[in-house]
Amino acid sequence: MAMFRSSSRFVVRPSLQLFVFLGKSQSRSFSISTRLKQHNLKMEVEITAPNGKTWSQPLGLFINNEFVKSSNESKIASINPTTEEEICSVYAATSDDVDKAVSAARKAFKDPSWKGLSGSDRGNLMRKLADLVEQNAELLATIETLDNGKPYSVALTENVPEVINVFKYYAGYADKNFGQVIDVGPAKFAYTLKEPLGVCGQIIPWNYPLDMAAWKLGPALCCGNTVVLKLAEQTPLSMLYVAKLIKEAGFPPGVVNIINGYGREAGAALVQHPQVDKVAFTGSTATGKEIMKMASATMKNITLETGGKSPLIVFEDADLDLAATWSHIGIMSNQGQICTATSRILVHEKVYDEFTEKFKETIQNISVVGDPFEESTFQGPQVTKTQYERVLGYIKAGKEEGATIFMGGEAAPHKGKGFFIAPTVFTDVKPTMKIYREEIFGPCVAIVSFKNEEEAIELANDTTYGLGSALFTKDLTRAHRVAREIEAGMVWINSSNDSDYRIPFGGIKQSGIGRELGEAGLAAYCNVKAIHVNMAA
Ligand SMILES: NC(=O)c1ccc[n+]([C@@H]2O[C@H](COP(=O)([O-])OP(=O)(O)OC[C@H]3O[C@@H](n4cnc5c(N)ncnc54)[C@H](O)[C@@H]3O)[C@@H](O)[C@H]2O)c1
Repeated sequence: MAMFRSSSRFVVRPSLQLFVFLGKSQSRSFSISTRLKQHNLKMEVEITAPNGKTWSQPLGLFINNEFVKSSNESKIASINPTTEEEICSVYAATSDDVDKAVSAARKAFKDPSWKGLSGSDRGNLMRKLADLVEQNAELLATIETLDNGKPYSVALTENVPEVINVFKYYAGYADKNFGQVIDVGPAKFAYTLKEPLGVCGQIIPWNYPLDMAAWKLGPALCCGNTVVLKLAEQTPLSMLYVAKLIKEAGFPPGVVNIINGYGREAGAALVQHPQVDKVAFTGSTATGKEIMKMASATMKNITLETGGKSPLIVFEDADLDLAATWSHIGIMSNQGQICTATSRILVHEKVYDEFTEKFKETIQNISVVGDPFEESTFQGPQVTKTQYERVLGYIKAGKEEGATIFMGGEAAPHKGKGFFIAPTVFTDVKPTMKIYREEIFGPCVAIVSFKNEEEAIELANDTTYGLGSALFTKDLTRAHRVAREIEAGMVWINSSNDSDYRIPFGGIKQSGIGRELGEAGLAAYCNVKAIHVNMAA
């Protein structure tokens, strides 16, 4: 008998009330039926999205290449943030289930079907997975839009291609990631081996469910590790579908295990599990700190990619049209739910008025807020009610602290529903204000003016975070000088949030530890073992 529970975030309903979306491809209005089609002993439900795409959605925990129920049969509802309606309910892992997934990964790590593969063989499996993702691009983009609220066009042209690119990129490294022979003289032969770490526990957030999973799975599998990936409880659907593709691609059972579940339960159990060798996490700084503490008990290898309050500096000689365009991309993309969002714009006082007007015009022209399945939509809803209320809370705090709402500053419901927020720009912001200091994670930006380069750098670095940063100037010498002075893992000169899978991504200060992507991303997933051979023996 299934157990059901409710939390402050979700109301979990009995599985027989799972809803099915019925829609027409061109029509934006769609009805909801309580008719349920269940397959494979209730492990899948048939869903039709507003764009007409239909699929069988897995609902189970993916362990040993099979979808299974959680041990206590509890579930978490996935809510469509556009309509506030339940899409379906997905099994939520308990610590017992985490244990099962870790055991499967541990067994697979030693199994010849995985351990015995050459790097080229692993690369071939990863390429096969990339091809399957490509074949299912429209479906995966649809699932992502329904579950997360991001515009379909973005999911299709940015997020799904990122997954394909990352898998192919690290597939290419799988047979090229070697150790070294080190010359220490004729009496000794020395070399290094790059060995996989073992079982990797990976915990991802809800803002980029597909991308974050690929960033973590790609290098881990490339190096020969096995994985237990915990999805964000708010957005598990797209990666559960990818789990089907992982099996279809031919990965041996237990190599990739994918579980849904709450952070405090499944996430914490994964981090503390003694058979987990490494933890990779993306999410809030507060949770990152908890993970550090929990992982210290068994001194696990960890990589953390956490929060940010990234500055974007507009110098007096900047191309202001360019600066306005990228400032908009840097904060308003993905509903502002980006760890590297350039959420503090620092503008030289001489160009402050001109820039702010251009920025406003850019937002008005581009930031169409609405149904994420509409082609014209730039900004969909915030991912959950919790996030929506959190962002509105910051807007309220900004007003109370005396900042000026230059534009936006309110909810923007679509047809009376959904977690939509108007793009919001604050001016007259003081560096002491909450909206200047804390990560808002929404379409909200604070603009501050500065008098000279020294002050700009000081303002930029006046934060506990150190993730992204951007600067706009036509003076190349200044650009490189300031880039060195900014305390951040990444600097964009004359752009913002220009991520690329070949370039390392990560932060300093309280924005994280370690790097993902690029060649640097491999370092997080292998041991360098040194072998000393006494040639005089
Ligand atoms: N850096 C990023 O990309 C990112 C992503 C999401 C959220 N955030 C920030 O975090 C804020 C809150 O969002 P949130 O509550 O979803 O983030 P969160 O950090 O709590 O959740 C991220 C992931 O960590 C898991 N988790 C939570 N508590 C855990 C624990 N004790 N042990 C192990 N895993 C745990 C969650 O289940 C989820 O999978 C946002 O408003 C935003 O500021 C940052």
